[in-house]
Amino acid sequence: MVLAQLGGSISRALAQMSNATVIDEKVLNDCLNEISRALLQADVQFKMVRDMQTNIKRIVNLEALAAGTNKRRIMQQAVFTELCNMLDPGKPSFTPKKGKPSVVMFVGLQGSGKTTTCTKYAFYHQRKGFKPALVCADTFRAGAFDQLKQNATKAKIPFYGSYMESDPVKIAVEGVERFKKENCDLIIVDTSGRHKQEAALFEEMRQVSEATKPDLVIFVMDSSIGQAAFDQAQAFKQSASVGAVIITKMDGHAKGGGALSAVAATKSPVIFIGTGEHIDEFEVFDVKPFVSRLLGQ
Ligand SMILES: Nc1nc2c(ncn2[C@@H]2O[C@H](COP(=O)(O)OP(=O)(O)OP(=O)(O)O)[C@@H](O)[C@H]2O)c(=O)[nH]1
Repeated sequence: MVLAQLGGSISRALAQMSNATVIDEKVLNDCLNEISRALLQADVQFKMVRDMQTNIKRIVNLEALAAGTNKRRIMQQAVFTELCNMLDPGKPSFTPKKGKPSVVMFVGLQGSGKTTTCTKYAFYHQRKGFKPALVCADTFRAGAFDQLKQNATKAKIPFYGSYMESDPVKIAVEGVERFKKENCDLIIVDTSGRHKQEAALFEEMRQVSEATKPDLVIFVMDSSIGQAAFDQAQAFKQSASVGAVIITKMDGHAKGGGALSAVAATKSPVIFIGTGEHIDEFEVFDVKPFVSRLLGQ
């Protein structure tokens, strides 16, 4: 699994510390340095790693601990808490309610897995009893509508798009209006991607968002983008009010630390992860169980 290597390195650093006969400041620092190195290697942003180091030091603060307290446990707990804090922005994202129409807009770079993820998200909610619908407002990539249509048909989810219309705002508005009339309670708008962050993309996103007034904007990010994650996520956050993140391709070889950075950059929680190309390869993301698994606890 992605991040498994990171988890392994952190666990090893903690185990090494436990093997030491006396846990003094040096042993603790060695352990912290080892953990920091592992995080940096996993593409977590430098500043986040430095902040984490400072926080753990404060929590563990050797001098302040009464004699006899289990330093190993305190250290373990501090690492766990800090990793959870990194992944938890402290506020939950908007969650759609059955029977009440919600509009959710997906944004992200080309190839991040946006279109695939829209269908996965729709399918997940359909199985929970929602009545979802998909709108293809991606007029940039030839074949985007066909892809969405194919995915939606397979999952028996209503869809809207056009081969002729080139204005994404017009399609988005028409699609949302139509599905509201049809009493769909989860209207998902797929927007265009671009190869890189560029002004045209952000302007288009802003216009689609202004016209459809989404209840939630989800930023879709490929887990393999590494250190670029923080800046990319921040750029999207600044142009569209991103409220949640979905990390895709967690089944691949990516180091995955970008996920941690994306949360920090958008101050929004990761709500799902994509774990394969199939429609049901999609998992709800829960911080604590994830970090526990990561640390092999
Ligand atoms: N292994 C794996 N592949 C994925 C996952 N999510 C998406 N993909 C694949 O990634 C590729 C790109 O996905 P798309 O959904 O076409 O990407 P997109 O971001 O919509 O691209 P644009 O519409 O051009 O912006 C496809 O081959 C998907 O099957 C995932 O979680 N795991």
